[in-house]
Amino acid sequence: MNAEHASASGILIRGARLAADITERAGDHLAAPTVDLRIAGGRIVERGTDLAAREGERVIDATGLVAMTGLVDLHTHLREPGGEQSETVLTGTRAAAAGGFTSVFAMANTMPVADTAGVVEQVQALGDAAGYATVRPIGAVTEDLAGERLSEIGAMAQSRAGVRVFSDDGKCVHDPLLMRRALEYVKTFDGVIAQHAQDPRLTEGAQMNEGALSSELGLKGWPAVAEESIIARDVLLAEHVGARLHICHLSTAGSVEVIRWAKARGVQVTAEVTPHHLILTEELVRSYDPRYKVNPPLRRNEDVVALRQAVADGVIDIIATDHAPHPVEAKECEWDAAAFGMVGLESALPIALTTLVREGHASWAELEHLLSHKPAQIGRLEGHPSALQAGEVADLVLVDPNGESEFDLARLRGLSVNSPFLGMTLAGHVAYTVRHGQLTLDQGELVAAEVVAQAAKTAQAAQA
Ligand SMILES: NC(=O)N[C@@H](CC(=O)O)C(=O)O
Ligand SMILES: [Zn+2]
Ligand SMILES: [Zn+2]
Repeated sequence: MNAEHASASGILIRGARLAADITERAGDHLAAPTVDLRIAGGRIVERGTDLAAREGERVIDATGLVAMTGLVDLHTHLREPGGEQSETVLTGTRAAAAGGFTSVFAMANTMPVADTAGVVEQVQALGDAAGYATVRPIGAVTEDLAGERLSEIGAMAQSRAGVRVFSDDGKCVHDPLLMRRALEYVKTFDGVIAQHAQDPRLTEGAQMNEGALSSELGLKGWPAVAEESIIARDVLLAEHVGARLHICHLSTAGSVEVIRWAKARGVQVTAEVTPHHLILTEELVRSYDPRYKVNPPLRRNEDVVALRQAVADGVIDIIATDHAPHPVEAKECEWDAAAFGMVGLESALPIALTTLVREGHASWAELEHLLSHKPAQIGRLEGHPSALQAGEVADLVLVDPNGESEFDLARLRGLSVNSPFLGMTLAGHVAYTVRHGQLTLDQGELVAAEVVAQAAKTAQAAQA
């Protein structure tokens, strides 16, 4: 299909306010100027005011909405291959689109594990075909996540998937020599190791955060030091090697202090926090409801406060969902037997608005960095728009910042429903998502799979 045809079905967004223009914390978004954006051929082609609609263009009235570059999740479990009863690349990227994400990095703990060029290319191809989001596979650091031998890191990096992020997430790369070698290896092509920081010996059989509450509830505890000691070791290794290190799902006040110290020394370390660790505490475990069972565990209120402050201070670089779908039978059972993990793509933005923007810890412009620019940069995501301006790829999201609503089952668009946020009142909602110039979410409703897949196919053909 030729470019002319692709641009015939363009989009005109009218009267949006750009997150990038709302730089004051707790600032009034209505104070920012309104802009129009014209999208054609997969890109933003014009930015201005009072742009006239052209024939065949879809006009979106974005009055009162905030436009951000498309959200990027550096930590998503899409489960395919092997876990299709929990999620597939298609269903997971539909959940992503519903949450305002245009790109997701798919974790390697699939079955088989994404530890070869073949698996990462397969995952990427499934994402390309579905079209709801750009899927960038993460490669395993060690073969089969077993922590014994390095995986084919070079082959994955050089494959069509061009992997830049490597992680054994779900498991910690515990052997310091393997961690050192992995850091040395990825340094050669500007890759990064994303560490799931959990000392396995200190957390054997652990079920929740270790402290007075775990004793009271009779559940085996997971001490903060099990996370902090691995982070401390790894920032020193990263400094020694001169390589990039990323820390997954930071969950304790002590971890924040270690990262703060490492950054002050100039270590190339970045850190993520999940939405759930910004809003939920271990007190919820009293219910013994496995929806609250997650790795790392929900911590104390002091930790939540420290994590929010670390975002405000820039010690934490990004928000990543750790979207971890599980089938009903793995979650509707006794606490001890239940799987760790919670879904998070659809709730991430409302939680960030509730805990950070409304509380004055981050401006909208900072939020765009936390959820879009910085994860794209850490993952070396190519083609991500640096701003909503002419010439950039049209990956964007329109957010309705107004009001609050109950987060209910209808908001979950993936295959699994293990969300701890059901029934909670959260701020704002995602109204539209546009990926490569194609609407994937339209007035809060997912665009049909056939339409999105066909548009992706057309765009790929035009590119080739
Ligand atoms: N976060 C979780 O509790 N679970 C994740 C693994 C992980 O992120 O460590 C999963 O794959 O289910
Ligand atoms: Zn993890
Ligand atoms: Zn994870």
